[in-house]
Amino acid sequence: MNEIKKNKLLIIGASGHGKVVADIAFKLNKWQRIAFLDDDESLKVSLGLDVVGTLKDMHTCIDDWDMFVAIGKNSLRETIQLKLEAQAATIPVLIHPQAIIGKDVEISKGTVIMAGSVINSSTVIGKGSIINTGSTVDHDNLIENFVHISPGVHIAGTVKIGHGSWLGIGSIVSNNVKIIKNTILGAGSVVIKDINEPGVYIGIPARRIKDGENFDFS
Ligand SMILES: CC(=O)SCCNC(=O)CCNC(=O)[C@H](O)C(C)(C)COP(=O)(O)OP(=O)(O)OC[C@H]1O[C@@H](n2cnc3c(N)ncnc32)[C@H](O)[C@@H]1OP(=O)(O)O
Repeated sequence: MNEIKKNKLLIIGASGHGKVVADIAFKLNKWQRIAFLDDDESLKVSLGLDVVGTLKDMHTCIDDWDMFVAIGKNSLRETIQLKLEAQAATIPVLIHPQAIIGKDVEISKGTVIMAGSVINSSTVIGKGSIINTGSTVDHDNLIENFVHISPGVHIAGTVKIGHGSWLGIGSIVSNNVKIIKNTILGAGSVVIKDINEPGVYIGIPARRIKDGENFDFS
């Protein structure tokens, strides 16, 4: 986890997800100032915090602010975080004080762990991922980069979730299962065997309803 070096945090994205991220940052009590950037120029304040500019201002802020991308759409979050990394921005990990993190867990920059989540031992979570409210990620998992684990998801032991995947609210993944990159699981679906083809999967057991990997559910 990277060290926090600056006393201001700039959150990119001021809508619903951004507000939850800001709330976590508040609770961590590590920054003297927290503000947003957002491309909605009509938005001046969100959660009582200033929206100080749009994304085109991002590069001018990197020297003075820690930066965190709070955009729910995985591909857009990835694009922006990679731009920030290319400019050597400081990107923290945000872990809600009421999340439970086991021993030997690794979490990379730009990932947020929300309230009530449990990450068990020896799990590795890549960069730019969202482990949303009340989800559980059990032991020895590998959650790759820019994944979104929605609220109330349960992932059993020794599971791999591929880059850019989105697990919908309340979905379940059985132990020892591998899910290929850019997979979307619908709300409440249950995965009991490997998913080797990207696409949209729903139901119990999960079945594919759409092929491919370029879906826009934003
Ligand atoms: C804090 C937060 O808010 S985090 C965000 C949490 N949000 C989520 O988790 C949302 C998850 N999204 C879903 O479940 C969506 O329904 C998706 C992504 C699976 C599918 O979306 P789309 O591709 O637009 O599918 P669409 O709505 O056209 O549905 C296609 C069919 O699948 C069915 N279907 C869609 N989702 C599901 C589901 N989760 N379970 C069962 N059936 C489903 C639809 O009823 C429809 O059936 P029909 O053809 O018989 O009418």
